[in-house]
Amino acid sequence: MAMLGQRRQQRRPARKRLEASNGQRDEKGSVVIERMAHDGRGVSRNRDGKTLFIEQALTGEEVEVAIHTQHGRYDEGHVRRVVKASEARVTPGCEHFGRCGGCDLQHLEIEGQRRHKQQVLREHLERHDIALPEPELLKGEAWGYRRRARLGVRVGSDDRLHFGYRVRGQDRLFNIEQCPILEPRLEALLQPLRALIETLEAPRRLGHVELVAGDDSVMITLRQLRRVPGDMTRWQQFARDHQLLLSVLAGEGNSPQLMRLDDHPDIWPHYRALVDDRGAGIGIQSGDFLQANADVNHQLVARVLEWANVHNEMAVMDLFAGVGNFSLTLAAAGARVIAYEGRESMVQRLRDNAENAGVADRIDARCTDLSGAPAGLEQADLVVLDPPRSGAQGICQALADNGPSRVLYVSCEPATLARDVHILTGGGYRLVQALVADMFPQTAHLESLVLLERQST
Ligand SMILES: C[S@@+](CC[C@H](N)C(=O)[O-])C[C@H]1O[C@@H](n2cnc3c(N)ncnc32)[C@H](O)[C@@H]1O
Repeated sequence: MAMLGQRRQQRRPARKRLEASNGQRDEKGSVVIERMAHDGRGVSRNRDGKTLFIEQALTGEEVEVAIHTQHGRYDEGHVRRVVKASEARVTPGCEHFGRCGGCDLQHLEIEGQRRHKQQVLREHLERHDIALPEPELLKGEAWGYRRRARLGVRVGSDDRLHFGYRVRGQDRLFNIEQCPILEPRLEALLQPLRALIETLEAPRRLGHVELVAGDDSVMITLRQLRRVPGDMTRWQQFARDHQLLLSVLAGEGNSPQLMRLDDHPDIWPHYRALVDDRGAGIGIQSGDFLQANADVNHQLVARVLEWANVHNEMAVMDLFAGVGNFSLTLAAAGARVIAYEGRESMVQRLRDNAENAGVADRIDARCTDLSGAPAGLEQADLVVLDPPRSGAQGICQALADNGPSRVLYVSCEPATLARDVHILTGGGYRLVQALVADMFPQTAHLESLVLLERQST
């Protein structure tokens, strides 16, 4: 399982963190921001023509800059003072913005964020000479949308508790007091969780706390390195007080054991996707993949269904299927789906979800490593794929060689999407529809969906 759980390998260029007392050097004078980079930073140049990437700077603004990292061909810094602000600049909605490592775009008004994401998708594809029809936009609430979070726990040598997100690119936790992009039910738990952890007998035995908000229930999962019976009793009381489902991943190493500790061990969080219009929901358990934004995911599944244009008995392959987010709805619309997923536990959940939705006879769920292409791609009428950030190069090569007439590609990384679409267009496909789903407002993360059709020869 080469790709499972792995993040994209990033090349690390030689760099020099500035060693001055505050780790920064002020750039002389002010600079004007020429454009925004794909990661949301402003791009400008210093007096010598060297490129600057500046956090929290917007196109057209004049800013004074503090440089914190120097590289051979570019420097990185942040805004010391805004001399002339863009009309699109707004006051960030969170006091942690710029420090916790989560959001990148809170200083840009929400419609500007969305235009930026559409532009980023266009630019990635244009680099491969692929012209994009104006990408449609799916959008939901700008705040309070995120239904999953993992908060690290660490106790310093001074006995101080650190409870929060991992700072990007660093092995350090940022203490979180608030997180307004979290679903309100999850954000409301931050302070009580901290208060509880501060009084535990052995907080050093706790690795992280994962929060998941289903439609009707909230579950917390503890990564407990060693069981501490007194602390478990406290957690059980906490779950009762806050009406939470409670799981524990216990034991050291990579294969901890999952246990339920609450009073309702048969209930797991569910969310409604389209299939739920028929009465069932999609069930998830601790560690399963879950699209972060319920509303935008619902719209995305609806658009996948629309673009799939399902006719009865149509053969669909759903690759990287998770717990059935797309498979269930496609099957409920009449398709026969072969769903491939690499994690056995999620494949089992997909089968259970299909059973509950009354479509088990239309879904064949298989546990397969998709580092390579599965057999029989050409026998499908439609292939749906939703790979991790690393994309699906091998599968797209196989589709280009001998794929079905239509491919629907859901992507969380525009660079690998553009690379893979380039492979597909080289094999005779044409990009006919595209959309940006604003799944992660306030951040630069970009989710997109494209439809490709094989050109007839
Ligand atoms: C972006 S998620 C999409 C899940 C699902 N389509 C959804 O919308 O919820 C990617 C999925 O691919 C699975 N995956 C990652 N690498 C894989 C591999 N090499 N082989 C098979 N599945 C893999 C993950 O476990 C995860 O469920």
